[in-house]
Amino acid sequence: MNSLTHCPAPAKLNLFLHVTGRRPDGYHLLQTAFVLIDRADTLDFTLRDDEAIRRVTDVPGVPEEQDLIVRAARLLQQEVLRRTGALPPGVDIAIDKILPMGGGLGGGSSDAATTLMALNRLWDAGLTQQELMDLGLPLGADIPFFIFGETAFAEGVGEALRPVAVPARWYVVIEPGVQVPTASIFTSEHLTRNTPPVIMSDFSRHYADSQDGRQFGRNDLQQVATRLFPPVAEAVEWLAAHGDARMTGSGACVFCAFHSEPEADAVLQQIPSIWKGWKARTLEKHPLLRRFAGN
Ligand SMILES: C[C@@](CO)(OP(=O)(O)O)[C@H](O)COP(=O)(O)OP(=O)(O)OC[C@H]1O[C@@H](n2ccc(N)nc2=O)[C@H](O)[C@@H]1O
Ligand SMILES: Nc1ncnc2c1ncn2[C@@H]1O[C@H](COP(=O)(O)OP(=O)(O)O)[C@@H](O)[C@H]1O
Repeated sequence: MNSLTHCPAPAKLNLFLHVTGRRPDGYHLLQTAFVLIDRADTLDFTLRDDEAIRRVTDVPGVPEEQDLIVRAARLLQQEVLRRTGALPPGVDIAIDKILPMGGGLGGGSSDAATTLMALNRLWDAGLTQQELMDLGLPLGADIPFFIFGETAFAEGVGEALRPVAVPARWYVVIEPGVQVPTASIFTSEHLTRNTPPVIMSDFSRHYADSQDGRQFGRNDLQQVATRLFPPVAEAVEWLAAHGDARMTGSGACVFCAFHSEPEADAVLQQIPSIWKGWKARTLEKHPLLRRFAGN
């Protein structure tokens, strides 16, 4: 095998996100629930004759050397060298990027996670799922979740993950047309950092009991993001007329859950043309994990 093509890197939504504290290194302690949705970037990996890791697609705004896919590939290449004493071959990585950057959909982290999973296979490197999650964490707090690959209740900085059941839904997502730098939200003096911790069973029970589309808890980052980025506030306000709308992650995207595709379509048709809007469905499992497991 010298290539792996059509590898999806799906987006995530944070169904709720509470900031419960701050670590001595400045990183924030969170509680959040991640779901994967069926809207994805797509990556192709082709082995090279030399040792170079190259991104062969231009990604506006992200220089090749800073791209998380290049950094993830190099990290795994060095890890394989450390373990085996032999450097695996280089790779050309092509990407069809459709997820907006700074959108709170975790696109960059998902691209990096897909890179780690695909190259672990292509290089026959044999790292376990947990080893890949640990390797990816320093590159981005969301990377372990994408490698975990199923709906999760997360704590710590997002790396302590437990599987959790949430009913499948259709989501309408609005891209408000701004990029929100994650650090600008976490460093704000207006951020609430002391939300009391919840227990996972409270979260699970909410989704077992409630049939009305209401979400659990809140997104503590939303108040700061809407203050700094008015288009996010406008999108939340518009979508809130159609259901329980909230921001995902540190923004900018805003979403709302629906029981059926026609309900989602009805809202999608009305989205003002200044914004990009789309629908997506819950993914129970990361499609690359399914593919590698042969189902
Ligand atoms: C907020 C979340 C929720 O899923 O997602 P996004 O909206 O960014 O997708 C994540 O925790 C984001 O993860 P990620 O986007 O990987 O953030 P990183 O690159 O690790 O961190 C960017 C910066 O945000 C701050 N940061 C990030 C995570 C965290 N728990 N506490 C922090 O204080 C730090 O200043 C860090 O330098
Ligand atoms: N492959 C990549 N895709 C997207 N962003 C990347 C990538 N590599 C590096 N980045 C950087 O990471 C930042 C956050 O991107 P992204 O993960 O898409 O947003 P978010 O964390 O809000 O979901 C981008 O603004 C960009 O500078």
